[in-house]
Amino acid sequence: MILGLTGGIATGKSTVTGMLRERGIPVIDADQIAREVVEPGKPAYEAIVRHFGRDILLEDGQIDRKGLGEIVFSDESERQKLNAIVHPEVRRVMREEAEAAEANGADIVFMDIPLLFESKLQHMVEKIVVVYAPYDMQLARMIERDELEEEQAKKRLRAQFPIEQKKLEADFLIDNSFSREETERQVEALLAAIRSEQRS
Ligand SMILES: CC(C)(COP(=O)(O)OP(=O)(O)OC[C@H]1O[C@@H](n2cnc3c(N)ncnc32)[C@H](O)[C@@H]1O)[C@@H](O)C(=O)NCCC(=O)NCCS
Ligand SMILES: Nc1ncnc2c1ncn2[C@@H]1O[C@H](COP(=O)(O)OP(=O)(O)OP(=O)(O)O)[C@@H](O)[C@H]1O
Repeated sequence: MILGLTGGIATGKSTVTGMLRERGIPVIDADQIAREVVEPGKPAYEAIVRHFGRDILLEDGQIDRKGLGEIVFSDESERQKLNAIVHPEVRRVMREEAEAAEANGADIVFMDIPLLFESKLQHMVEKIVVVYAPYDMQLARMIERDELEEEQAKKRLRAQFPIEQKKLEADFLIDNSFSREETERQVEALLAAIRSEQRS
């Protein structure tokens, strides 16, 4: 079974995928793939430099992610341009990795896709798990982890569907607003529910 794992920025997807991996469940990470496909020499890298110019490169030729983030989280049309370059590559690699995991005998595969709903990728997965934390907690955790100003953090949140809306579209919900131990219990319960569905 292929499950999509999503949520908002800093609601706890990586925290949950860490717990899944500890239990031997393969997780395909869209953010990680989105980093790999824009490495120097890759087609998406060339396309980004053509569109955004060499000003968005660091001295070593890598993309300045902080600088590019400043541009695309302040300007929706620039964000759409970046998405149009990066997302098709991400989808292609995710499919390849899911096939490889299934060929290796995995019966449960998670795809961690932050923008699953925004990019209408529901068709890529059989069930959807939303990792939830309320807006104020999401904002506070993001500001702390990424050392952002409140306004920068809010801009990033405005680039996504509200977490309350995503919550309504979940097949399974993990409420990560309590302790990590409580989240771990929910991960165990989720895996038990998936295995029971697979048996029936
Ligand atoms: C804008 C970029 C350079 C900023 O890089 P940075 O290292 O600061 O952030 P990172 O990639 O770790 O993303 C952090 C989170 O931001 C959010 N986010 C990233 N890109 C987008 C986007 N295009 N729209 C809305 N939210 C986004 C996601 O929740 C993601 O988990 C980078 O996010 C990027 O290349 N984005 C376009 C590709 C993309 O959509 N990636 C996310 C899912 S595939
Ligand atoms: N239950 C929890 N209690 C306290 N802090 C937590 C909890 N879960 C996660 N955090 C912290 O909140 C921050 C966001 O969590 P995490 O990185 O897992 O979110 P994410 O959804 O993967 O973020 P992103 O979308 O940016 O990749 C991290 O600093 C993490 O350590």
